[in-house]
Amino acid sequence: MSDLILEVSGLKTYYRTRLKEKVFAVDGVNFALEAGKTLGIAGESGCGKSTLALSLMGFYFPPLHYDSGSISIDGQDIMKLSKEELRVRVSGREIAYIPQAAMNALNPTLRIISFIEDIMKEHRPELNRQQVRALAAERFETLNLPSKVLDSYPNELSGGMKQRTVIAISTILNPKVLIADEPTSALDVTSQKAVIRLMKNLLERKFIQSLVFITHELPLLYHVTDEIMVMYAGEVVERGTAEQMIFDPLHPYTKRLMGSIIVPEEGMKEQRLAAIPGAPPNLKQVPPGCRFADRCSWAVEECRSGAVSTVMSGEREYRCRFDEKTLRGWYANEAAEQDGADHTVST
Ligand SMILES: Nc1ncnc2c1ncn2[C@@H]1O[C@H](COP(=O)(O)OP(=O)(O)OP(=O)(O)O)[C@@H](O)[C@H]1O
Repeated sequence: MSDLILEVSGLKTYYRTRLKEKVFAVDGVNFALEAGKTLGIAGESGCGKSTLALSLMGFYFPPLHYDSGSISIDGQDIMKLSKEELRVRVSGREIAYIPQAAMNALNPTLRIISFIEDIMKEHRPELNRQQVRALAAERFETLNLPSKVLDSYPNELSGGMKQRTVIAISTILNPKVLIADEPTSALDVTSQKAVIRLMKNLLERKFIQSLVFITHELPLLYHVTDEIMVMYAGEVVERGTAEQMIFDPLHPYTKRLMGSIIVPEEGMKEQRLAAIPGAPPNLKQVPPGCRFADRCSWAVEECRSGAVSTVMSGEREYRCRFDEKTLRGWYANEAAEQDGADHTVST
């Protein structure tokens, strides 16, 4: 039996603009995630990460629309379910989603326990208030959150505590998949670490079975995730283990993205700060061929016009017309040229 928890195949979703144009922010995305694993999603702003996260819930509210593809959780394609079935059986139970800045969206007039009571009223109506409270207190203590937080109002909590509380509330039904969109942004380093510890704890205790983690902090992805998937202009351009993606990227966009890591982490080769020149294409008019071609140092004419397909290489995949040997050769030449330039400057 396969232990794939989440399988996404050919997923396409779009925003409909006021001029009735379709903006495909998720354009044919495929990936799978095994039980016990964490997938990190990286890419510049506007590449479609948040739209993918939202799309995975199966709920679509204008201007976001579903076009095609499947999203299977533990073998069940949730796109075949009705909205009601999604709401009752899937949302929160099978898959939970923590949007960006969720901690600031908590109703400030309600105590934390009220949010949990609301969830339980819908999903565990057989529990009375005392039982809900006992269950919530036990869960909070297990996750190293003081149970007195349950009686607090959101604004009485620090940013880090509020974020951990949001995560604890969102996972109270033990969803198989947790999708966290930038859960550590706007937090100080200590609070970031506490959030990461909490998410690892949820996995270890099997309160969740897999985690999809979106962040701009690439070094964090290395420490937290098993796999990394890089998106560019609505497409997945590369997916591999965290180790491969950071230390041996294949796609030129991944190469540039990883080259922009500012803070060298322990055990990581020092990276130079290099912003990627140019900007991603307008999703209303995506170019034919490779979408990264206009910003790629190695692009040739065919990259701009010819179809590009995804190449599988063992467990990893990348979307480029060139083979691994060619790509690695280019990167080695570039590194040698940079070393030469550094040497010239310093002598
Ligand atoms: N309501 C909307 N109508 C039209 N286009 C939209 C809408 N919301 C987002 N988009 C477009 O969809 C694309 C993907 O946006 P998305 O927010 O998913 O990217 P992202 O990678 O998550 O960015 P960030 O890291 O800034 O959150 C962008 O080009 C954006 O302009």
